[in-house]
Amino acid sequence: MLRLSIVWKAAVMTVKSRPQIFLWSGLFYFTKYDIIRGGNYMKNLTEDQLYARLEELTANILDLDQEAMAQIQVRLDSLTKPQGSLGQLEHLAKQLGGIQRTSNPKIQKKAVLLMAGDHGVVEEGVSAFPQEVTPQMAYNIMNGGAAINVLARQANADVFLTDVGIAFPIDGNIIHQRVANGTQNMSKGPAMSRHEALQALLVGAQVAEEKILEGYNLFATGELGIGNTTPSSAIVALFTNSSIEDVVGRGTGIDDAGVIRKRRAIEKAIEVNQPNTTDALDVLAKVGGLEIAAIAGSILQAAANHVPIVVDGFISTAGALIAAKLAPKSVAYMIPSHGSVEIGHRNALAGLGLDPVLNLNMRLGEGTGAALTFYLVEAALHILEEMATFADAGVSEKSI
Ligand SMILES: O=C(O)c1ccc[n+]([C@@H]2O[C@H](COP(=O)([O-])O)[C@@H](O)[C@H]2O)c1
Ligand SMILES: Cc1cc2nc[nH]c2cc1C
Repeated sequence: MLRLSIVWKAAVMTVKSRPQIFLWSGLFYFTKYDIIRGGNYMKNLTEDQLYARLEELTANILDLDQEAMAQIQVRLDSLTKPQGSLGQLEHLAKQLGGIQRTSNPKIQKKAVLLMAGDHGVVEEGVSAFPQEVTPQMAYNIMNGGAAINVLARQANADVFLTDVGIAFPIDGNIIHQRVANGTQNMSKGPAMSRHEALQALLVGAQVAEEKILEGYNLFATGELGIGNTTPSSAIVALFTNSSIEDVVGRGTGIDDAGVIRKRRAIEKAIEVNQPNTTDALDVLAKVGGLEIAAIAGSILQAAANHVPIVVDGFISTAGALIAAKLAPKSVAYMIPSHGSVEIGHRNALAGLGLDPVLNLNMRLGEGTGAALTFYLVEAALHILEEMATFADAGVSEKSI
């Protein structure tokens, strides 16, 4: 109401002398209103157009450049160290070269793409925290006070928070791309429609594409969403053929009774929805989440644009499993950050065939492990560029 009356007063003042200003301010008001209420980049596209976009995205993902990787291997083996002794740093240097298709990979700007969404399944008592923590933490992130802000600042990276489906009104320095006001309770029916799942996935892709156009060429996935370890566990169980017990953990800290409720909620969701595991979008829509969809989309977009993406903890890895099902080649563009304490993460990573870079007993999400991994990715490139060779330094090579 307040906003309407301000627009009205501005209109009265300007409509006579400058009618075009009135027109533009009205347009601005209604566009913004619409965005806050649930507008997103994809909302005017038909389902066929959304599928066409997804198909184009996945078709553009190539295998890594083997020639560039072979050249980097030669360079690594010429540096003053026993061959292979820098272990995973050497692997990262090669991966970066293969992704960027050059023997001289470089990082320009780093971004954490943090996707936020809510989950109807919280009404089953699956989280230790109330749902309003999602918007509260979103404001904390916008104010720079969350763990991810601290770790991103330290790594000289920017954080971009996107509302893909928070269930509360929200304003401020957040990318407004809401597809729905949270998901439905998946233990009673599908979490989302297929249309919503596609929209959310492509919102994630679009955010990544915009950041690539702004010059970012190293991404971290991040997420925020009370209840989101529940859909993540369902996705991991379905795609890795794991038992529910093996993939349901304590999330934000539920007790034993909570773990039992969480397992039951997932069992019911699978019973009620019968997700088709040969169809990643079906699994995503029925037992997934809006931010999980957006993470999958941002991974696919990064891969299509030859940009490496560090995959954060348990929820991000569930998103990565969706991306991998849609485009198996995208896995080569993923850098797994850390092993999360969340019990299902081990199986989730194994499902992708990935080994985490770090092990720090973390289980926060937000992109925190991924931001820490930025240092190591950059360290790998410094090694490649700055170390002396045996010949340069006059060091004798291996003799036997
Ligand atoms: O990233 C992880 O490995 C991770 C593990 C457990 C919890 N989280 C975070 O905690 C929230 C989900 O936990 P829960 O218990 O509400 O499902 C969500 O905001 C995630 O960012 C994140
Ligand atoms: C406080 C808090 C911060 C978080 N950050 C990501 N998930 C979270 C969950 C809670 C509860």
